[in-house]
Amino acid sequence: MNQQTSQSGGEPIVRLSKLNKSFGTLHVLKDIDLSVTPGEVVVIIGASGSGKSTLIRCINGLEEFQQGELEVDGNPLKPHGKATKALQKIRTEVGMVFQQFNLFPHLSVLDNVTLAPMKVRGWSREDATETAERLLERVGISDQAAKFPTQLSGGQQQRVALARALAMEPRLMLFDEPTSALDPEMIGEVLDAMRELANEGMTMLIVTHEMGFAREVADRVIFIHKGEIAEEGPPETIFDSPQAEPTRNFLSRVLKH
Ligand SMILES: Nc1ncnc2c1ncn2[C@@H]1O[C@H](COP(=O)(O)OP(=O)(O)OP(=O)(O)O)[C@@H](O)[C@H]1O
Repeated sequence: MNQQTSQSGGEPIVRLSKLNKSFGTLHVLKDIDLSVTPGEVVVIIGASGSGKSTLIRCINGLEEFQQGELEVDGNPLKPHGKATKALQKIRTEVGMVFQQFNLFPHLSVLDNVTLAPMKVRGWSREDATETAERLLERVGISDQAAKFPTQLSGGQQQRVALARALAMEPRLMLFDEPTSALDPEMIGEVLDAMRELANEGMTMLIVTHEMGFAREVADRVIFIHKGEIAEEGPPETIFDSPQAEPTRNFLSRVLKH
């Protein structure tokens, strides 16, 4: 749970209204309304194929949508919007951590983290390196800075991906199943780094199948069913007394394991 609640609130960083997204004839997101306020940690849960990744990817402008409104930190994205100024701004203000770590294999850990601040923000190598070293220290892998991604474990690579996203000083962090490609013993180290970030007041929107983590860290849990928000609320309500039948069915399936 976010401990810096005094920082929470204010104008939403993310605002979606009646957002609709289809792939051809497949209607994947249906009239999604969602606001995320500064400092809030929102966890999205739902069955495979329910539209969670697509939602996250729309917010980052990686997928275009067909109808509705979407605004990230005051930057409006239009339906079918492609290379707009707002989209460029969103890309620089939103950090994203994917299921696959997506590191640049030919660059060292340090260079993976310094690249975007130098290229996109125009920082000097010295400033970018100083920031990168601090972030690598923070996620517990400063001793790996000179290595290449393939020399690292999955958990270490994902922590580099987190440091790389944070190096751009994002206003919002999006996570799309950041631990599902990891061996079980490495999941904890990535969740620990995310937990710390949440405690520091970062605004986070997280898709995960880690229900224990969701319960502990989320300010709000959203359950998506077949492209619609079926239910949302504080974690204790969603997990202990879900109201909607699809939520109950889903949780009874996943919590059994
Ligand atoms: N690029 C695409 N082209 C066509 N269909 C797609 C594309 N991306 C996703 N889909 C379809 O959209 C639906 C929602 O997919 P999405 O990946 O958003 O679900 P999800 O809830 O994130 O699932 P999972 O938990 O398995 O990752 C699925 O039916 C999927 O097959």
